[in-house]
Amino acid sequence: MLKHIAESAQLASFELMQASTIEKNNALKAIKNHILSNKEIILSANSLDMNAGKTNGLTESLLDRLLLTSQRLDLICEDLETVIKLDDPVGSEFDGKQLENGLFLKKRTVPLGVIGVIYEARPNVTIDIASLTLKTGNACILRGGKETLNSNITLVKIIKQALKSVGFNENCVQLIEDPDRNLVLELLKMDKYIDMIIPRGGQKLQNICIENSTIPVITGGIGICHLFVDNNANIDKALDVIENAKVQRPSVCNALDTLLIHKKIAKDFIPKLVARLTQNDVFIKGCHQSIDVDNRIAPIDIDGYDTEWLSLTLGIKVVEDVNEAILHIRAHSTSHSDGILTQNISNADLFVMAVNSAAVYVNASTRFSDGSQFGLGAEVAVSTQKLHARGPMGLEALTTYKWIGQGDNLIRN
Ligand SMILES: NC(=O)C1=CN([C@@H]2O[C@H](COP(=O)(O)OP(=O)(O)OC[C@H]3O[C@@H](n4cnc5c(N)ncnc54)[C@H](OP(=O)(O)O)[C@@H]3O)[C@@H](O)[C@H]2O)C=CC1
Ligand SMILES: N[C@@H](CCC(=O)OP(=O)(O)O)C(=O)O
Repeated sequence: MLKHIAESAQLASFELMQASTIEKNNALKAIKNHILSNKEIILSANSLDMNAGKTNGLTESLLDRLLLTSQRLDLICEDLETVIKLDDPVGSEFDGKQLENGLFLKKRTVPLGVIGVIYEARPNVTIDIASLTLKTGNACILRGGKETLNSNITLVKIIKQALKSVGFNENCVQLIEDPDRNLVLELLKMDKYIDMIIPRGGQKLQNICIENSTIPVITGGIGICHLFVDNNANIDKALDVIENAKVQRPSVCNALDTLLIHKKIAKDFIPKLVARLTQNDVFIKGCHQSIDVDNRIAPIDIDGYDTEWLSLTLGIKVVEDVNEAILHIRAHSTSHSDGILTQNISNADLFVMAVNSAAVYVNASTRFSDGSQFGLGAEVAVSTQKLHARGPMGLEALTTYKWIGQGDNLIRN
């Protein structure tokens, strides 16, 4: 079954790599229209997943990730429209040069081929991945979280109908419908057909992919995200940023996990922080220095600074200065998103240079690490590794290039 999916995806990718931008945009428009005209069918499939999720005791934040509404489908279609409007990176040529031996050399941006993505139980991600891979001329094999199977089956069926309606090969987008995790292991060995694997998910998933994949892996890993409040930060504005980073959507990978506070402002800042965050039901755990300032803070465990909370819990720590903040982040960050809140330009510059995460922020929320927010239309994942893509992966991250050498029946001496 899986071999058939992979083989047919590769065949579809050979067709898709020859599609023009206009043809690919037409396919995306068809998907958008099919989603809008099949809203009820999609929502009723989603309600099956939601009901099963509630029966199986999924947390509120997991249910929120799973939920589709008419409004969320409209937002998904807005993202599709953005992807349609973005420039197609495929086919652009660069670095052209005439060599002394007469060969004219250039590079051309091309699709990767077939991209396999293993991802969490969020049905909007199914559309994000399908739209970005199609626009870049790649076929995709999707393996979403088991809790969202009904939604994904329906969405992929609708995508296939849309593709067929514009004469595209429906195997450009395929879903692994069997939730058996052994199939993930099998998928990781299909290097004959699949060019890139992107695991979006927790550490166990990442480890399984790194240890078992014979296909190049781009990690969309966990986000233990930090903010450091410097001694000369604008306190009121810093509180706004911290509240946004922690509270707006606590279950996502780019939400704030650990707040580092300069010791010079700890006494004044911490009570304000606790007042602001407890209004939002945030549970704060901290080091003994922070508890000495405000006894509403609970003690943090030894592994607290290595925890991605994915909830309304926040770890805090008082640090000497920006240098200790950088050292703490180096020791505990997962290279996702980290930031500094400061009005001191040299500290901001130092932080940006020394913190080696995919996205580093100055006076901004870590929540911006998102393809849509970055103007990429959507993201296939937020890469937490260094090669070849970093941070929210949009269209360019799904391409590679080939050298094209042109001569006049030229031979090498
Ligand atoms: N950087 C990024 O792009 C993103 C990172 N994340 C991170 O993901 C985590 C939360 O997502 P969550 O849904 O809990 O992630 P999980 O890792 O639990 O699940 C993600 C996907 O991986 C599969 N999976 C998990 N373990 C295995 C295994 N042992 N063998 C085969 N397949 C497996 C799941 O399948 P199954 O259905 O069987 O559970 C699911 O499809 C957070 O840490 C978050 O930061 C989330 C989204 C984006
Ligand atoms: N795109 C996201 C961030 C990545 C993501 O999907 O995270 P998650 O909710 O952990 O699956 C957002 O900020 O909306």
